[in-house]
Amino acid sequence: MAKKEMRQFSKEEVASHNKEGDLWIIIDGVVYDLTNFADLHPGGLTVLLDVAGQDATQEFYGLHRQSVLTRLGPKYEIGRILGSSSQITMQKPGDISEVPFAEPSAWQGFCSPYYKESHFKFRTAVRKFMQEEILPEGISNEESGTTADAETFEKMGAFGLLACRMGPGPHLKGMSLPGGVKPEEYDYFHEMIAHEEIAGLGLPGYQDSVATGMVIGLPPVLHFAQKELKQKVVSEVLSGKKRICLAITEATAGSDVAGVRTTAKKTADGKHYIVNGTKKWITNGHHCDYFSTAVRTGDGPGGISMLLIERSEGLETKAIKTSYSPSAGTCYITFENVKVPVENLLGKEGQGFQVIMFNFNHERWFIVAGVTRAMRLVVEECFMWAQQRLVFGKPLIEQPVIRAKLAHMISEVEAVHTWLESITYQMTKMNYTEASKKLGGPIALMKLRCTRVATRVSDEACQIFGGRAITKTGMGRVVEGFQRTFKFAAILGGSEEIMADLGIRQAMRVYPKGARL
Ligand code: HEM
Repeated sequence: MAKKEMRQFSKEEVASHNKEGDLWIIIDGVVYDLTNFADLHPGGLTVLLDVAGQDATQEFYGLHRQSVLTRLGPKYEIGRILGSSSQITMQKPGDISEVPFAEPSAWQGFCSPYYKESHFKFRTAVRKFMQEEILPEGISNEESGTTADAETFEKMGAFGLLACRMGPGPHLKGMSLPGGVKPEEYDYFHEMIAHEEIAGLGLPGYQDSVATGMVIGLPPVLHFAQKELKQKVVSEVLSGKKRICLAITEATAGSDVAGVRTTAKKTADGKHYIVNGTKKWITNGHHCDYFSTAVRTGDGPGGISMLLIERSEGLETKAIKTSYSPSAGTCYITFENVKVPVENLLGKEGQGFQVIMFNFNHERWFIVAGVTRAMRLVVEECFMWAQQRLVFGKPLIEQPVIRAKLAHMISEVEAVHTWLESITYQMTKMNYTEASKKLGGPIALMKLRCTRVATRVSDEACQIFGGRAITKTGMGRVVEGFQRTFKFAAILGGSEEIMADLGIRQAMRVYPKGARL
């Protein structure tokens, strides 16, 4: 199809359309006829009349995100200023940002020992998919509090993204993966990128809905379920047809897993467990079909077991109102005489601790990948805002105090990301046993550092964005979401205090006996 011919206007001609009922403006050389939009404009008519007939590029970008123009611009665009050319880059789905520090350094032209061509292709493909297929629904779901619909899950499943989030392994065999990556070359760096790109949506509740529950809830099935159960559940979940979550925490047992009180008692015929108890703060639980659940089958630490429980009679979920969007489906669960086949035992009875611990390091690493990406997004937003926001007649970034804030944010985020890459590299080289032994402590300390840095990033970003940092829509959308929710990561998957203690206790274990100061 031939490209639509753009009409050309002189600045003088545009200047004559300068009143209510006949209102044109120019943004980056493009002429918009806002006559019919003026009454609908959320910012009101008066502000538009102030710039009617004029170039309003500076004013527009001081008050709106570019996405406003992508969404509404084409409807009101009528032509271009004669001989003009665009000065502003319109972001397209999948684009890599050129804003300094907005991407890992390897994506900004620096050398890296870690990434191959397939990682670059993978990131672009996943980002394009997320921005084109998921983001529009995500923005409205985050606001309305609804979870991602079945079609979105199946789309993610068909794209291979759900399977990619489970890391390298036999579950990828025969699959076609984003960016044409071959299952046999897929590694933890690809997985890290998959988590990063989902966190890059900047929608804390919604991005958890797709599908944090699976990332932490499916591993017990993948590694400990009996063959038939595993085949059925893994294929249902990775294709996006069913949803799963991890149900460990209770109102009285958080980081202290040994405090689990939910009981599972075997029936006299030995064919079922009868489960009674509660779970709290279960991410995605409200919309899930399967629950990988910690239960008590005996006394003491050796009395914990893991069961895969299907939503069925006696199992009820109730949404919990947390600080982020109900889209995430965070819930309270009650089990009242829920009948579970003994075949649904994950691992051995009484060895639930091993099943739970199996994925803890991976969960913490995954949290760091997501939070670090979210922090980069905040850094990018702050840098861009500071460049385009005019204060006292000059861009905000001309204020040394703002540059100092950016310097602290960037230097700390870069440090965490560099550690993340280094640990990810270790994961690509070590087998599971070696990684468990050597990486548990460093991952815990990295998570601690990551969420401490998040505290500072949130603080500085709020000061840079001012009132917009506490406003859910418009320019501050991403910063507002981050400052409202970064604490989740400081608590979930092991609190900062537990992480600090674990990191040092692990180091004490390998402390050389003969070392003296
Ligand atoms: C194609 C042209 C324009 C479109 C499609 C447009 C659209 C919008 C939309 C959707 C909002 C809601 C807030 C958001 O989502 O960011 C908004 C807010 C606003 N707009 Fe516009 N606008 C345009 C041009 C302008 C211009 C030229 C000015 C001023 C000179 C302006 C001033 C404002 C103001 C003051 C607000 C409220 C901002 C706030 O609450 O912080 N708009 N506009």
